[in-house]
Amino acid sequence: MPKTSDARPSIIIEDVGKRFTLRHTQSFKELFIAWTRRKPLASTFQALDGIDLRVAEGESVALLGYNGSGKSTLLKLISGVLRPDQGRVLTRGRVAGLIEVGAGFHPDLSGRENVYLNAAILGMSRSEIDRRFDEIVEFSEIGEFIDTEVKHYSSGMFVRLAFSVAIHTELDILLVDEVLAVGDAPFREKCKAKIRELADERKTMFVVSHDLGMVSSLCTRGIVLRRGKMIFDGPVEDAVAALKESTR
Ligand SMILES: Nc1ncnc2c1ncn2[C@@H]1O[C@H](COP(=O)(O)OP(=O)(O)OP(=O)(O)O)[C@@H](O)[C@H]1O
Repeated sequence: MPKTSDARPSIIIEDVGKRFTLRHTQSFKELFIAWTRRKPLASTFQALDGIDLRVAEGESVALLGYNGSGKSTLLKLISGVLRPDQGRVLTRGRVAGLIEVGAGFHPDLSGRENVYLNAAILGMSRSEIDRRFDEIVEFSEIGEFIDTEVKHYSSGMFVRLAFSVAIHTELDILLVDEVLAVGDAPFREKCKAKIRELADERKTMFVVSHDLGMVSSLCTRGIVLRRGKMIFDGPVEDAVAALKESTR
């Protein structure tokens, strides 16, 4: 199983673990009853355990696993949205995450204002955004609605614009989490083509998807998670086979 590569590392994940606290009470009353009966008020859940891997610059990696196996948690650790409880995560260059697409969008601002706001949050300068603005709007197919407040957008329009901003930022590492499941079929095809273009430009990519055909065509390496542990790391076709053989 290839864990290391001779090329410069882009992402290094060393013995990473992530736990979440699960609360068993909601109200103050429940809390009091649980306390008087000496019931545990919370428990911990190990979402990721002992994850060790290196991704070389230009590699495209599919992150596979059944529901709840820890894929999104791992992407959030790489993007910096979450911090590990154990081990460390190192990345080189700009990380752009298509993770919670549109999370930074403000409903009362127009599409145009949101493009500027979000692109700035994603690390682009004013002049970079000016240069790319038309391309972003064209890709999103928002057209004349660009000056309308985004609260009036359909959910598909909203996601198309947010996706377009994210994908047009200057990036070295692209994290993609199931975003290809959104938007209509023609837009999904366009997104896949754009992601493929970035892979051809040798950007480092981490792609989470349950669409095994799509990830196999996009990625060369596959990692399989099962209940927070890495059970396979190798060529993507073998990873797909390993996933199909595994149980939830
Ligand atoms: N903030 C949180 N608090 C508590 N538990 C969490 C939190 N985030 C994730 N989890 C739990 O961690 C586990 C892994 O979740 P994660 O979203 O990483 O899975 P996934 O592999 O991306 O699943 P899916 O295929 O369903 O998207 C799940 O059991 C989930 O309930």
